[in-house]
Amino acid sequence: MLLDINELHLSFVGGDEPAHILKGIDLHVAAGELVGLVGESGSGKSTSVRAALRLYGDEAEITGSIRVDGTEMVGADAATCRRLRAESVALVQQDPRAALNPVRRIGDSLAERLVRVHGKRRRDADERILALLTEVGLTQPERRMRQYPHELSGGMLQRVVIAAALSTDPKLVLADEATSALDVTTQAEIIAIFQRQIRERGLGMLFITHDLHLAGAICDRIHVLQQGEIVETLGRPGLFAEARHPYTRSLIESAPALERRAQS
Ligand SMILES: Nc1ncnc2c1ncn2[C@@H]1O[C@H](COP(=O)(O)OP(=O)(O)OP(=O)(O)O)[C@@H](O)[C@H]1O
Repeated sequence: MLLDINELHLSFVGGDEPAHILKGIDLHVAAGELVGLVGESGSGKSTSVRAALRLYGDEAEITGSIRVDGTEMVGADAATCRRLRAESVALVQQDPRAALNPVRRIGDSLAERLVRVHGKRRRDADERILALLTEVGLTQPERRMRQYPHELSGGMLQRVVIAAALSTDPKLVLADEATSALDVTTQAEIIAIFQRQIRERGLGMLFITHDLHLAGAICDRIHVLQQGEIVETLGRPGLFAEARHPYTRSLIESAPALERRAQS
């Protein structure tokens, strides 16, 4: 199992009163699986992902178990968490500009991690990045490597970030609203890239989104998160037909009218 979360509780303890945000989450992603985590804004989706990678310090109290590629993260030392983040997992978030250094050329930013963390020679790192920029559908990849982030559109930059995420051959990708800011065509292309990696390399993916219908179209299984609790898990076949929880039903019915008309 690539991601194995059991009975995860998380409270933020920085304020006057502790804020109990995650209330006993169970979540599993195996190799070759595309698993959705769906909920409204504030339900705790990003907190779950950040907790899984142990990106919180003293501000959060965590209990339960989070195993990433077989290694327990709760209680692990900083070096173990860093190693797992570098070797096994990639996180792709919504805003690609936040993930890239604005004053460095794209090629330099992407090569740096391969050279520094993964010990690749610069020439090999450049070759790998060039191949990946082509694979994620960027035209003129050599030129892109020489450009700065502000010279590319949001959709192009998200492709760059995905190339960066795949460059280290992660086993698990945590995609946190990774396609939410993109137009529908770019979103479909990027999802197709993820699906190919899942099929061909056995990548496991947790796909976090507020869009239940998008998750329903692509995921093998969907966990529905409401106020820090997984209230329902939907699996194929019959995905939405099996939804029983009122919160899930309200998410299904809250699809824009146009979208529902197109489906009927
Ligand atoms: N560092 C923090 N300290 C205190 N509370 C926090 C912290 N980070 C998040 N929260 C709270 O945790 C709750 C869940 O937030 P989270 O960002 O995980 O939601 P989300 O489902 O990802 O929503 P969105 O899609 O809007 O990002 C919110 O009430 C938020 O205010």
